[in-house]
Amino acid sequence: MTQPLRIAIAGLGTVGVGVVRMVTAHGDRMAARAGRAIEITAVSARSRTKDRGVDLSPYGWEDDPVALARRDDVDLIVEVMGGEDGPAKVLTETALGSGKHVVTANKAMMARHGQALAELAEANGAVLRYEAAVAGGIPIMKALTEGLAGNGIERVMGVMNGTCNYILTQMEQTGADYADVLMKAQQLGYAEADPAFDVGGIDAAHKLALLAATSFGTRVDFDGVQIEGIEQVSLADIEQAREMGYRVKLLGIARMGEDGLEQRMQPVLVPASSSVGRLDGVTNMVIVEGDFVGRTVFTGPGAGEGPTASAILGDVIDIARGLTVPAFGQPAGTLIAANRAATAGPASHYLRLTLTDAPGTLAQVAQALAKHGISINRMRQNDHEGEIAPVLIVTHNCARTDLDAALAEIAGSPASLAAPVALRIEEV
Ligand SMILES: NC(=O)C1=CN([C@@H]2O[C@H](COP(=O)(O)OP(=O)(O)OC[C@H]3O[C@@H](n4cnc5c(N)ncnc54)[C@H](O)[C@@H]3O)[C@@H](O)[C@H]2O)C=CC1
Ligand SMILES: N[C@@H](CC=O)C(=O)O
Ligand code: NA
Repeated sequence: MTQPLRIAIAGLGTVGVGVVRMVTAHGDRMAARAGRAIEITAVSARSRTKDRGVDLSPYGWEDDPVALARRDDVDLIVEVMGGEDGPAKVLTETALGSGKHVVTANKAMMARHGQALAELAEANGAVLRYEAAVAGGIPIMKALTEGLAGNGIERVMGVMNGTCNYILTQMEQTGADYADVLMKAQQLGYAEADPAFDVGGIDAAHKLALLAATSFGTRVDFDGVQIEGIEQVSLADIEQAREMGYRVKLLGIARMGEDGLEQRMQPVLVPASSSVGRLDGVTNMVIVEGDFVGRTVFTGPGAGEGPTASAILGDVIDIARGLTVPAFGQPAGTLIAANRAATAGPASHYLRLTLTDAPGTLAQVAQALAKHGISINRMRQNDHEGEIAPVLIVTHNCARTDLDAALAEIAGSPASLAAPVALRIEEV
C-alpha cells in the first residue's frame, strides 16, 4: 500500500478553510483517484483560537508557519497565507529547499519570485504548483502545461480578477455604489487582503505574467505588464458603454510578436454579445490561441472558497499521483528572458467628453482629433439640461499616443469642463 501524502496548511482564511472542508468532504474520493490517502497533519495561522467553523483538533498546530516545513510528518505544504515576501516566501523556500512539495495560491509571490522558486524546486527534486493562483477554479495552468503543451501559443488573454468583474457587473446591473460593491466582494471572500491589488489591476497582472511565462516559455516578467485598474471607471461609462453595445471589462492580453512580449492589463470596452462581454459576477475567462489547436476558451469561477480549494486539491492530487510537471511547463533553466514590446497596436476608442453647450464646441473637438489623424466612427450627444453637454465618441483605429495628444488639447480648451475619459475597444 502506498504511503499517504501528508500535507500541512499554512493560512486558515477563505482558502485554507476551504481546503480543510474539501479534504473532509472528499477524502475517500481523492484517495481513490490519487491511489493513496491525502492526510492533513498540521496547520498554522495567526490565531489558534478563532472559530473558523471547521474542526482543527485532529491536526498538529504551529504558531510559526515556517515550522511546518521542518516537520517530519509533512510531505507537502499548502501555502495559502498570501504576501509577496515575508513568511510565505520563507516557508516556500524552506520547504522546497528540503525537498518538500509546495502548492500555493499566491500569485504575488509567484509573479515576483516564480523563477527562483522553480529553480529551487527542481534543484531539490520537489514539485511547485500554483493552479489556484491563476483564474481560481479554472484549471488553466494544467491546460497550458499539459493539454496544450504541443502548441506554439500566440496569444493568451482574458478576465482574471473575480472581484473586479463582480464590481463592474454589480454596478451595471444594480446601479450600486462602487464602495458598497467592493465591500460585498470582500464579505464573499473574493478580494485580496489589500483590495487595492484587485481594483488597481495588480492581482490580475500577476496572473497575466504567470500565464505569459507558461504560454511563451519566458521568464516571468511582472514589471513588464502595463497596468491600469478600474478605479477611474465610472457608472456613467458603464451605462453609456452598455447603450452603445459594449461592456466594460478588466481585460489582460499577452502576445508574443516579432517586436517582443506585449503584456497589458486594463479596463476596455468589449462587444456586449462577445463571450467576454457576457461574463457576469466572479466568473473569469481565459482564451488561449495556439497554432495547431486554434482558439480555446476556459471559463469558471475565479475566486471564493470552493473554487480555490478545488484548484489547490487538483494540484495536490497530481503530486500524490507522482506527476512532476515543472512550474512553468518546462525546466526553469530553459525559460528565456523576453524583450518587451513597445506599445499596444492601434485600436478603436470610446471617448466621453464633458463640454460647454456652446456653438462651435463640437467643431473644436473634431478639429483636435483630425489634427492628430483620428477619425470619428460614431458620435452621440444625449439630451441634457443646463450648460454641460456630455459627448460620446467612438473613434476609428488610432494609436494611443495620437489620441492622448488630441485629448490633451481638448482638455486644455475652455470648452472642456472635466477630464476626458478614453477607453480602448478590444475585439475579443
Ligand atoms: N480568496 C480567494 O478567492 C483567492 C485567494 N487566493 C490567494 O490565496 C491566498 C490566501 O487568500 P485568502 O484565504 O483569501 O486570505 P485570508 O486573508 O482569508 O487568509 C489568510 C490566512 O493566512 C494567515 N496568515 C496571513 N499572514 C500570516 C502570517 N504572517 N503568519 C501566519 N499566518 C498568516 C491568516 O491568519 C489567515 O488565516 C492569497 O495568496 C490569495 O491571493 C487565490 C485565489 C483566490
Ligand atoms: N482577489 C482575487 C482572488 C482570486 O485570485 C480575485 O478577485 O480574483
Ligand atoms: Na486556476
